[in-house]
Amino acid sequence: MEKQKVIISENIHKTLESSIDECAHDKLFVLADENTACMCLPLVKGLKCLEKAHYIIIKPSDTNKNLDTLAFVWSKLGQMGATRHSLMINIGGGMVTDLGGFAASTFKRGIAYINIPTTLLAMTDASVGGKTGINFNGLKNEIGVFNNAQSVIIDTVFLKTINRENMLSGYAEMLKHGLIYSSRMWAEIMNFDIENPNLDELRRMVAESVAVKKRIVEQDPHEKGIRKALNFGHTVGHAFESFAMTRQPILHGYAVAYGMIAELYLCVTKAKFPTDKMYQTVDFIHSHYGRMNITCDDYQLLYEFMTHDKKNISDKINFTLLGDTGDIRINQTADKEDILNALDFYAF
Ligand SMILES: O=C(O)C(=O)C[C@@H](O)[C@H](O)[C@H](O)COP(=O)(O)O
Repeated sequence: MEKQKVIISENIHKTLESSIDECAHDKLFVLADENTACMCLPLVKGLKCLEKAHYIIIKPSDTNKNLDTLAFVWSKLGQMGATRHSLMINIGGGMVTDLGGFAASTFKRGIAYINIPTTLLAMTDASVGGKTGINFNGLKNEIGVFNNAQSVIIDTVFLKTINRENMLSGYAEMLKHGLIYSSRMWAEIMNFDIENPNLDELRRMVAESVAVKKRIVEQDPHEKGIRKALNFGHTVGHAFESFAMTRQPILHGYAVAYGMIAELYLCVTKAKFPTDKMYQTVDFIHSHYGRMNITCDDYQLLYEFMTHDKKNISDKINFTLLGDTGDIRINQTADKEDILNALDFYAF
């Protein structure tokens, strides 16, 4: 895959105009969900380059990141005359950039697309790195392809449109980047007041977080090795998220935050991660994200979800663990007993 162009923009109008200009196309499509259509599209309204755009609006939330919504987008593209030379702009959170990226990557075997992430999660994680896809059979991102957006335009002006929960959801992925990158970055993230954020400061931290992700993706775009570091917290996190979808869905970043609690326990017990840093991180997560209650009766289903993790090889459940902040250990396996102990640590 080619290197991805990620632009940290201070003028969304100008950046979008030039990004569209750089990408020759016949027809232009804009994909948004119902929330972004009313909260974010007004911020790009009136742009000359969007005058002739065709809009496709889908239902919001990860529960709609599914085959039905994907089929709806493919149908709309077909009905509105998209060709292989068309361009799609995905404007929204991770659900829109994941599903939109997949729709574009597969329609007529692939049309170009640009991501404009509007949530903190999409800015720091989902929109960057070319992972596209949908949930299937109750499993997270079960179907998808790696295919980079032509460009990703990150403008923190959109953060004014999101609520506390979505801000925290994205911040969990930034905390993950801190944990896998360095003690300094981890400490900065732990000490920043994300509940009353200074937006200039946050903008700088977003750029740093994106740089951490981008560097790793460029080394290993198809997740054969070091990219698995970006999946820290996700073996258990995705199991929590799939589990929650059967009851009361939770935001992706909350699931990752809870997953990091269980996986930090494995880091301590299997990779000698410092216990004090684990407890500091766990306290941070509890104080901002609360808890998702699970009991021992739920462990078997959670374990079954983990058996579907995309990092697994043969029958072993694969984790990315840390020996310390920034000390990444990929392809670590844990047996069922270790995993149940980690769930116990999370639950009590
Ligand atoms: O970009 C990656 O690689 C990641 O693993 C980043 C994750 O934070 C992200 O949630 C990703 O979409 C999860 O991918 P999956 O392959 O575990 O479904």
